[in-house]
Amino acid sequence: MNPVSALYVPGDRPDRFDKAAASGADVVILDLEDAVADAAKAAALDHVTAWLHGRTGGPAVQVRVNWGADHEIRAVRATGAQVGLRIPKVESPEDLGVIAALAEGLPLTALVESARGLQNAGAIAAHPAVAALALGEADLASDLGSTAEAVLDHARIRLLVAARAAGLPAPMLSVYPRIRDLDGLRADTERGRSLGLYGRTAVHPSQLPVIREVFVPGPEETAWAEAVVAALDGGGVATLPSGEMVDPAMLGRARAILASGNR
Ligand SMILES: CC(C)(COP(=O)(O)OP(=O)(O)OC[C@H]1O[C@@H](n2cnc3c(N)ncnc32)[C@H](O)[C@@H]1OP(=O)(O)O)[C@@H](O)C(=O)NCCC(=O)NCCSC(=O)C[C@H](O)C(=O)O
Ligand SMILES: [Mg+2]
Repeated sequence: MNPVSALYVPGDRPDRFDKAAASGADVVILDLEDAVADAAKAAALDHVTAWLHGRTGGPAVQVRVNWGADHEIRAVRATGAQVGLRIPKVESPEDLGVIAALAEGLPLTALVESARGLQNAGAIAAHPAVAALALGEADLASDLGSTAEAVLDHARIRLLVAARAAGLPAPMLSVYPRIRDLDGLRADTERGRSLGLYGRTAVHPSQLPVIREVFVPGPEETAWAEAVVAALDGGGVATLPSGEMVDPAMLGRARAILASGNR
């Protein structure tokens, strides 16, 4: 089942790594990039690799490395830990050549955070080392000079189409930085879900329950999905008691809803 939530934790806050792992997030993202000041980057890498060495069990882990910091990829790889690598500011598939070789099979999540990256999202998604796409909305807003909802929705939709066309899962929503505004988080997450994105990255543990609630299907949706699956048991076309015609084109969505409700 695709993850619903991922929690960023700065790489120079080792006191928070275990808390992040116990937070209920499906994925913990140890950040070496923007959450860590330049002067703390070397120490952060040491903290992250030490934690990865000692780790057994727990949620999936990704490490967000700095752009061009090959030594960080080598150091993470040397731990032998089964982690994903989150690559920021990817702008073209060519950007990923050296990174994929260094990663030696570790799955890459490519962060698209610029107009150029967005233009090339289809080709980035098609790179064989890329397991997922994600949007960096804050960087993208800076690059585009716009925080308009319509512009971000456009980017979300383009990224979704690029990912699905390459056979990748629907991207997770980017972070919602206003950590005290849980109503705003809920509204924005519902909007993103309605567009087709799946799951969200968080910057604070308090955001995780809201994210989870938004992606757990409600009773109406679950009842619809159950009815579709039951009605299409033998294939063909059927009419639900509500009067809706359903056929195998709806089965994929119905099954996905049922699977996500069982988390
Ligand atoms: C945002 C924060 C700096 C807030 O920190 P702070 O004010 O110290 O939090 P609290 O006092 O409310 O903490 C309460 C308890 O929760 C624990 N906590 C807080 N945050 C985390 C966390 N991320 N992981 C694990 N645990 C956390 C505290 O330890 C407290 O615990 P306790 O003492 O036991 O009660 C901080 O939350 C933070 O650093 N968040 C992550 C920031 C980050 O990584 N940002 C980078 C990713 S977003 C990005 O880069 C944008 C993207 O690239 C784009 O372009 O869009
Ligand atoms: Mg960013």
